[in-house]
Amino acid sequence: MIPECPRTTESRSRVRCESGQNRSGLLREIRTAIRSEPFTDRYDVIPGRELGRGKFAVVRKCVEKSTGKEFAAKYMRKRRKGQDCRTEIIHEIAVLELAAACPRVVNLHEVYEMASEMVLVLEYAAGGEIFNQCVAERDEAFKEEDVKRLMRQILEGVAFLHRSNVVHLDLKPQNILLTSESPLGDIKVVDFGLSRLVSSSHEIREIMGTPEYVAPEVLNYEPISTATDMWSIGVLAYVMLTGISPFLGDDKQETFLNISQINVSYTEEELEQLDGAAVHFIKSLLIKEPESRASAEDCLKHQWLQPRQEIVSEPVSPAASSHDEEEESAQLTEELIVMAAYTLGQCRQSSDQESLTPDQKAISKRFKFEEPFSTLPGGFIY
Ligand SMILES: Nc1ncnc2c1ncn2[C@@H]1O[C@H](COP(=O)(O)OP(=O)(O)OP(=O)(O)O)[C@@H](O)[C@H]1O
Repeated sequence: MIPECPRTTESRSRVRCESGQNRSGLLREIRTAIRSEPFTDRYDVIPGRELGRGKFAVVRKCVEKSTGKEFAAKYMRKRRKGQDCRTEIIHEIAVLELAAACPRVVNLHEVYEMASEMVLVLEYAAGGEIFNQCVAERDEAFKEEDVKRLMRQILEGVAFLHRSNVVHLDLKPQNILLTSESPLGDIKVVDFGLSRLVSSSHEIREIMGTPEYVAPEVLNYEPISTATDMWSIGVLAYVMLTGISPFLGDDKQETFLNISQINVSYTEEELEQLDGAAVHFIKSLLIKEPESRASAEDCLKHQWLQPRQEIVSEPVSPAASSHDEEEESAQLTEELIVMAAYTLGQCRQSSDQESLTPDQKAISKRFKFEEPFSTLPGGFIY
């Protein structure tokens, strides 16, 4: 099935966080100066299509007047469903500050505050969401080598966050952006609205994720940890490689049932065309017990993500040649198999996409623009 609309689950779960002063897992202190002059004094907002929107935020492209540089302005409402959510916005700013040294996380440039909104001025990711390539037709879809490079970068970002005890909790193709679409650029992780600080002692309730990407422990109301993000990375890898959302059911209940029963197919044609190590990578993450899942650091060392060894043909002495002949021929065979798998991998979406009716194709693209819905306090239900 094709990935569905990013809506956050109503399931509750628990997050452990660091200290008694921080039972919510929210960071409360920021270093960034909050500017109070009108945003449009210093920026031109580009008219036309928004870059994106959530239930309480609209993202627009803007240009800094003094430098001519492009940015993405995330306008966030402070009151949501009658409640003051400034604390959540401050937390999002604090996480962006904490990750400022990580090139895989979107950079925060400035913050503005108005009567009812705050504006986060973010580095502009011109390539948009990787979601577009995940559901694209064959020619525009990612190739396995692209997925490997992008997945390495996603893991670098997530490993950075996890080293700081921050869990993202909403990793999905809509929150992984690209610096450019063609040529394919680098990734930027965005949207820290659901992120939390985790550690040992206290629990947070009402944390939600997005149904297709949410881990079994979230559905079971069990503690959340960095491993919760790793489940979502497994789903993300599956979607990026195949264009198929592995747990998506006909409705939310069926999706949740598929997740809690780990009802995932590894016999899809699209997967069989890939390097076996890719499937092993996914299997190391889509595991019910969080403690058994690979960590971000483990994943970065996984065989699938290691650079391919090029065979360099150098002149060899006859003695050396006969000595290494057998081993070299085995290497070459392996190399050819990898190349064949890579070439076939490019065709992975053809059958599914071609069998879709125009209506189904429209649906697969439409859901990304669907309005999220929400409930408070504590988290959003999309
Ligand atoms: N820095 C950026 N550059 C370009 N586009 C961006 C940027 N930040 C966000 N967007 C676009 O805006 C969309 C919404 O942004 P974001 O996810 O941060 O908002 P949100 O309201 O918190 O979303 P959600 O309701 O899904 O949690 C993104 O999916 C992306 O398409």
